[in-house]
Amino acid sequence: MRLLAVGKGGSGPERELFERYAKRIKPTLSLVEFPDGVGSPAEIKRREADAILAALKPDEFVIALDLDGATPDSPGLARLLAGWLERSKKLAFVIGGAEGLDAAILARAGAKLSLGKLTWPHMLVRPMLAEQIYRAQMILAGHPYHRAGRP
Ligand SMILES: C[S@@+](CC[C@H](N)C(=O)[O-])C[C@H]1O[C@@H](n2cnc3c(N)ncnc32)[C@H](O)[C@@H]1O
Repeated sequence: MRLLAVGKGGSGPERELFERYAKRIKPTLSLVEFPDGVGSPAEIKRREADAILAALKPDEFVIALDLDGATPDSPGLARLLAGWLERSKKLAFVIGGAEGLDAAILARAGAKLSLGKLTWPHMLVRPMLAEQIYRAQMILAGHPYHRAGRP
């Protein structure tokens, strides 16, 4: 499983948190970073998209993180994950930069996933996504990491 993400993360707390969850995911969620694009907002998105599309493998099933995507709850994401893995063992999640994802990425994606209606900084989306993938795997495994009980 790969995460293709715009932005160079350095070694800050977001990276530390991302790695904490990424290494729990089986197989590990590996990170590929792309530099922020330059130019007008449209040029930025197109340049970032060109780099990401060139790095995607033809047999990868692409899940674009996008505000307009599906908004499952965590058990719903677990079901989606199982379905995506039936399509391809190679999943590639994509997170855009400050301008969001270009239409070319959304067209390449087999699925669009939203983490809710709020816009999050792209560096925070990385650990949030990694934790939810890990949680989804725990749900599919029947592990008590996810406590479904509510009042
Ligand atoms: C700062 S946001 C970009 C905002 C941009 N104006 C847009 O509308 O897409 C950077 C990236 O983080 C991800 N992101 C931010 N909030 C998200 C959310 N609620 N759900 C899914 N992805 C999100 C997306 O991949 C987005 O391209």
